Amino acid sequence: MRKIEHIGIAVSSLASSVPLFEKLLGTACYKTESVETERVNTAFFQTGENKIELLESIDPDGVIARFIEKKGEGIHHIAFDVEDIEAEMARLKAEGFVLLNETPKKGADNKLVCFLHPKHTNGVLVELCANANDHETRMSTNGRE
Ligand SMILES: CC[C@@H](C(=O)O)C(=O)SCCNC(=O)CCNC(=O)[C@H](O)C(C)(C)COP(=O)(O)OP(=O)(O)OC[C@H]1O[C@@H](n2cnc3c(N)ncnc32)[C@H](O)[C@@H]1OP(=O)(O)O
Ligand SMILES: [Co+2]
Repeated sequence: MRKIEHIGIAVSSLASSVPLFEKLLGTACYKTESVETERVNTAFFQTGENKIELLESIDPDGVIARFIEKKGEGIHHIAFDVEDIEAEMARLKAEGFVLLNETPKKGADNKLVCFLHPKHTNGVLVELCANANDHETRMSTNGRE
């Protein structure tokens, strides 16, 4: 794992949290994106070499809505940047971690992502993320599909 790529923060409303984080971080939100498959709207901030990802649910039964219902707004996950996501998933699986998706799935900001179950990571939801273009290049170079 190369560095923390982003910290995901569950919020009830991007409309109120984006201006709050702009004030807090002293920088403008550089991107918003909906990820239908995860049932979320996201907003991104660059903080040095890492990012903050705000997550608002678009589904009352989605994972973010359920998280806020149980724990309230706050830090939802830590995402690590990895070079070869499939290799890292295989390594972590062999180490006994539980992958929440067996193949990389589409995330926000042109990433492929995989989550590890928080029950096996001291209660912290961990996301692996890799640049989707780099992954595609590696696949075509290695002849993997
Ligand atoms: C925008 C795309 C992408 C990106 O590009 O960055 C994202 O970040 S998407 C982010 C949203 N998507 C996900 O989080 C997908 C992975 N998460 C899951 O699959 C689920 O949230 C989960 C972790 C498997 C939990 O789901 P589920 O078991 O259905 O939820 P429960 O509400 O029943 O909780 C069970 C258990 O787990 C604890 N929990 C839930 N979420 C978290 C969390 N974020 N961090 C730590 N612990 C969490 C929850 O408190 C329950 O614990 P107990 O009550 O002790 O059983
Ligand atoms: Co994330």
